[in-house]
Amino acid sequence: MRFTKMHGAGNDYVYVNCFDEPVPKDPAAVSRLVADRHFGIGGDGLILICPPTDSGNDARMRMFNADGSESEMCGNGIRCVAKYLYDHAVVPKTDLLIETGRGTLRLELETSGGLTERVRVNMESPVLKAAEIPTTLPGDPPIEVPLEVDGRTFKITAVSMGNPHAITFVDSLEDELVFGFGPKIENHPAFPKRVNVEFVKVLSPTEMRMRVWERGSGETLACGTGACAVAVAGVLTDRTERRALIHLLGGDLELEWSEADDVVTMTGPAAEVFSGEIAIPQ
Ligand SMILES: N[C@@H](CCC[C@H](N)C(=O)O)C(=O)O
Repeated sequence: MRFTKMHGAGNDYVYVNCFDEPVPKDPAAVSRLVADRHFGIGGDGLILICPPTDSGNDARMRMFNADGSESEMCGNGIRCVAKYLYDHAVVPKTDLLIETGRGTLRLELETSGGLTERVRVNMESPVLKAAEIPTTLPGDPPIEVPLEVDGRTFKITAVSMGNPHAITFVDSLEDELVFGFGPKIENHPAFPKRVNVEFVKVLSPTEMRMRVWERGSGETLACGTGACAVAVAGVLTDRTERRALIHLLGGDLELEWSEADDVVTMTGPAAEVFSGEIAIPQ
């Protein structure tokens, strides 16, 4: 299987161009294999770049976490898919429509010398109804709901960007929080489809720092949908303004939640690292 390794703010996936390559028979197993940082290629999971199902769109993205679970959406991944399509002349356009598990999203590319540098994504409106996130926490949306985990209480704001996120604002972003409580919140019964967990420190009304424990992949250096959910949670909890810069371990993302049309816009980098071939057991 031919592949290309790419990352968005350090959130790294193995990408397969299914315009040319056959779709793997068991993508979940392939994701587990390629994501392994010792016995595989190394990455946070697998992303398939497929032809669109509707000829009016440009491509379709499917994403799999490192544990093989398929997610509806990947914010850093979709920027890399756009870069791949443009830089490799699969779809040589700077305005793209890409199908995802949460519908078709519009992307605008900033290019220089034939290569994509940054991508702006219309991430659509946040989903704020508890049943649709989904979570059993009270409120539509659940805002700062106390959740007790192993004797410690976290105030959780829940938001979906097509995939579920649990955001908690904290004073410092220690390893103990991310590794000690991330997996427990991810698998808490309040989240029937598990959840991505964001620990966030507010630096100013327009700037935050976050670490993320991702559903199915563990700690990653960045999460695009997570950063969108954090920007929304900052506004819902009156901590931040509608435009915010979010610092993640692997880089920065610019977010805006528009009051006019309720749409969240995410702008950030996308990078190609290397390409290769790997034997996939049949
Ligand atoms: N890193 C991604 C999100 C990937 C999927 C997530 N782990 C889930 O299961 O929902 C991003 O950049 O959004």
